[in-house]
Amino acid sequence: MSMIEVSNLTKDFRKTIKSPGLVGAFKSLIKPKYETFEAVKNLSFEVPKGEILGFIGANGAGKSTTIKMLTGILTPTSGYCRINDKIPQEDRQNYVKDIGVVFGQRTQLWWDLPLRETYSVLKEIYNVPDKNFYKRMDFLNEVLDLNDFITSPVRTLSLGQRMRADIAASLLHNPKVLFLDEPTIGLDVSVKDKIRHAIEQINQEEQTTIILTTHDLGDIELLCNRVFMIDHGQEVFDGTIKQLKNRFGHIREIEFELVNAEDANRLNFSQFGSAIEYSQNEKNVRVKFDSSKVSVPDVIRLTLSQVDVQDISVKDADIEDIVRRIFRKEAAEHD
Ligand SMILES: Nc1ncnc2c1ncn2[C@@H]1O[C@H](COP(=O)(O)OP(=O)(O)OP(=O)(O)O)[C@@H](O)[C@H]1O
Repeated sequence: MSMIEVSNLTKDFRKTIKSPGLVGAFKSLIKPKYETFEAVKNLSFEVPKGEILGFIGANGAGKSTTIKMLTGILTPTSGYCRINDKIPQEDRQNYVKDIGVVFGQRTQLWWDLPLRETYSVLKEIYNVPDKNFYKRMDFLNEVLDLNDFITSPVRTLSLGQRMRADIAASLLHNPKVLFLDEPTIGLDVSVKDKIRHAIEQINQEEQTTIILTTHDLGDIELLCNRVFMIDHGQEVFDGTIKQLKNRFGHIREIEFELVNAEDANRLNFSQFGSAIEYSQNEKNVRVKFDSSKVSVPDVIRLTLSQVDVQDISVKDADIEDIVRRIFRKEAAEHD
């Protein structure tokens, strides 16, 4: 059985259309006209227990609206979601015990309270028995390294500490499903790593099912085997990162190590037009191109005919490139 089942989930927002002028304003007051905006259209997917699903899409694609329906904050216009066998909107009081929610940009912690006190309050709210609570705190302390700042008021924590504290808060009651919205936003690389590792550990040790919304494709690449991508409220991709790369990833990258750095001036790829671009860093020249338009051997051949090369390595495109291209293409199509 799936932990999360989403079926034809749809959310329309109704917006009032205002006619111009004073007469128009009166008309809209007496007989308002509405326009329907479909923020989420017919989404269907399932998430098995223990999976980390990367939920991605450009700004305004409908991610937050979907998450709000999954967490029970918004009611779908049609379709439904069922999580741990509950319909969030129907059984909210019981349902909140099953889920944890972290919004990267907002905190659910009490600003002036020492972190430890906040956790005690949450313990009462969620009715966590003493024994479970202390065991849980030990586990979260170990994974998220809270000890250094557990007695500090939340307002004094750094962003990375606050994020770790927030993740711990969302997991105190041992929820089956965790919604993480931009958990690494604004953090530096080493803190990101720490948080990603903690998420991975929690998922592995507790089989917590996780829906991860992020613009940081490093999060996706490290944590998610499966990606679900939406655009304009609709599904555009559901599959593994490998499949995403196969389907959209014609971008290839070749790195040439030149014998002499100054030789790079002789490079000229103009015969391939806009399908190719390159950058140089001392002796290393990195050539990126669309392999559906230009072949790898052609790029190598042309380069070798122009400069002396010491070493060559061919790389696949990383997911960041691919998704950026998909978004760029779609943005262009919608313009
Ligand atoms: N309460 C609302 N009333 C009307 N329109 C709304 C409402 N909430 C969201 N929308 C619209 O629905 C669309 C989807 O918004 P949503 O916030 O779900 O996108 P998102 O994918 O989460 O974007 P982001 O990555 O920027 O957070 C947007 O065009 C937004 O303007």
